Amino acid sequence: MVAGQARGDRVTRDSDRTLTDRHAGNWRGPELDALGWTDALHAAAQDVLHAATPDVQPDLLPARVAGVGRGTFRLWTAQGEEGALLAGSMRQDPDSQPVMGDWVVAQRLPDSPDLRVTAVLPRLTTFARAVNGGLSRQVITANVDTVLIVTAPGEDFDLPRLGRYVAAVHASGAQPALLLNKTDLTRDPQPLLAQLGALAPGVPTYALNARSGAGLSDVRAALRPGLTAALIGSSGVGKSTLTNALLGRDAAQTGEVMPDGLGRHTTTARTLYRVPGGGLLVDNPGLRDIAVWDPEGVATGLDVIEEIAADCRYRKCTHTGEPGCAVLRAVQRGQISAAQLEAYHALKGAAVPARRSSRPPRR
Ligand SMILES: Nc1nc2c(ncn2[C@@H]2O[C@H](COP(=O)(O)OP(=O)(O)OP(=O)(O)O)[C@@H](O)[C@H]2O)c(=O)[nH]1
Ligand SMILES: [Zn+2]
Repeated sequence: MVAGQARGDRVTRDSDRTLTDRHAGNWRGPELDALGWTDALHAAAQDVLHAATPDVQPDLLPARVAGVGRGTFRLWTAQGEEGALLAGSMRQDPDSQPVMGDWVVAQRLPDSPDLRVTAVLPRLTTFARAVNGGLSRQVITANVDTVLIVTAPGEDFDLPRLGRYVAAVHASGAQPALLLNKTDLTRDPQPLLAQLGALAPGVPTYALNARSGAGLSDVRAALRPGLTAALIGSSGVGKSTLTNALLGRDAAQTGEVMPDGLGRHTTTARTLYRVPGGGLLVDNPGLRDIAVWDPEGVATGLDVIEEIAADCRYRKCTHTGEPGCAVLRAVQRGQISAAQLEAYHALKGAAVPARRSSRPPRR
């Protein structure tokens, strides 16, 4: 997965031409776009569709995983929310099973109230955690576009830790944003905001009082229609308060109870929400707790950069502009992304030298 990869353009009618009119309607439209459907997903879904036998094709539809239980799923389709189980072919391989945020192809069966998930579409971004004592990774959320890293004045304001969050988010392929909450607890939030801005140039920063709602409209504007956001940060920084403010309700109390009559999935908690005014918000406990994140994804990216760096002209190359830098050349060639390099610099503790001053140091 290429870090920082842009999502595909919104679905266009042109890309539907190979579908027969009979069921093309299932595969495009504003409702799917609002759930995060893209051209890239659409193309991948077409491959699945065309690999299916013609009698099955009309019963297939794209859906997004909005809740995961034990072998049960809650899916969002263009028609609304439905329960689902895995198709038999998918049950054997635990590694190929859908996670929160995944886009899947599902089949509607005439004799069942539940859809059957038949394929998971390629993930644009992934967040994983280490399991088995760090021996393997478990993907917990897919297709998050933006991660709001929440902090607050005081003890929680720890720049090196926040820098690691930024690096981890970049490594996942998502875009980070830094959010200073509880601005009411400091007389002047500006110096803190300036520090956040300097920590990660190019990463947007927001000032917020989630309790009063001051600054909320700026955060809201960052959640664009069709884009999926997630909140991370320490316990107590105000993630729940912000979530409730964004959703305009108490999500924890109203979001997770499935109405009766939808099969056996009453215990499948939904943790993907549509934000009024546009955008989606993932809120699952595993994702919230950055401490469980697997740093391996970042480490893997670092290894690649370190390998490439062996070809730099200077042995002590910092990969920030030296002539003959193999790493910067690799970025130019698209071998690694600028975001990966940024994550590398952040993890190495080197401030990313975005704009080096040519002025001599003052004394
Ligand atoms: N003064 C002040 N308090 C806030 C603000 N936002 C949230 N709080 C309070 O901070 C406390 C913790 O907020 P939560 O929203 O539960 O924090 P959280 O990040 O969801 O915590 P976990 O659920 O443990 O991860 C609550 O008492 C909130 O009312 C704010 O902007 N200013
Ligand atoms: Zn170099």
